[in-house]
Amino acid sequence: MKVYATIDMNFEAAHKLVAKDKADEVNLNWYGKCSNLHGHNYKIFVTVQGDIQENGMILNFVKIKDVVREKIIKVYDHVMINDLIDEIPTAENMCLVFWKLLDDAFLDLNVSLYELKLYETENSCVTLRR
Ligand SMILES: Nc1nc2c(c(=O)[nH]1)N=C([C@H](O)[C@H](O)COP(=O)(O)OP(=O)(O)OP(=O)(O)O)CN2
Ligand SMILES: [Zn+2]
Repeated sequence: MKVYATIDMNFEAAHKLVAKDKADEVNLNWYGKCSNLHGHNYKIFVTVQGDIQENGMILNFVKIKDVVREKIIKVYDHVMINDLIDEIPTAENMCLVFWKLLDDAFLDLNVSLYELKLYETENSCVTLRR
């Protein structure tokens, strides 16, 4: 049987959906109002998979949150996301960037990053899964 542990955390950030190499009309056509500067209260769900240790946990929730705080929240809270990532800052692309940041960190703690869910609004999210 496989065991998973999940935490969720929040951060607030601004972005605009624009492809840098495209004309304004293209961006407006692709992204509509989202090509204008706006912000989100992002919610990130992080799930790791691992074996249950002698202490009864695969990894203490506290440690999972420490990793997410260090790698994601400290970097992406209250920023303009377009300034930090080269890709168009959709939830899909942000998830890919976050996955790379978290994957190695969890391997060092002997668990495997299994799933990343990023909610951009209350009812819209993107999921990456190993
Ligand atoms: N697949 C994706 N679609 C959209 C993304 C995305 O990252 N991936 N992002 C956006 C925008 O960032 C936008 O801010 C969110 O759009 P929307 O769901 O329309 O949010 P609203 O709160 O404005 O929703 P309403 O239902 O219109 O109130 C768009 N799409
Ligand atoms: Zn947006």
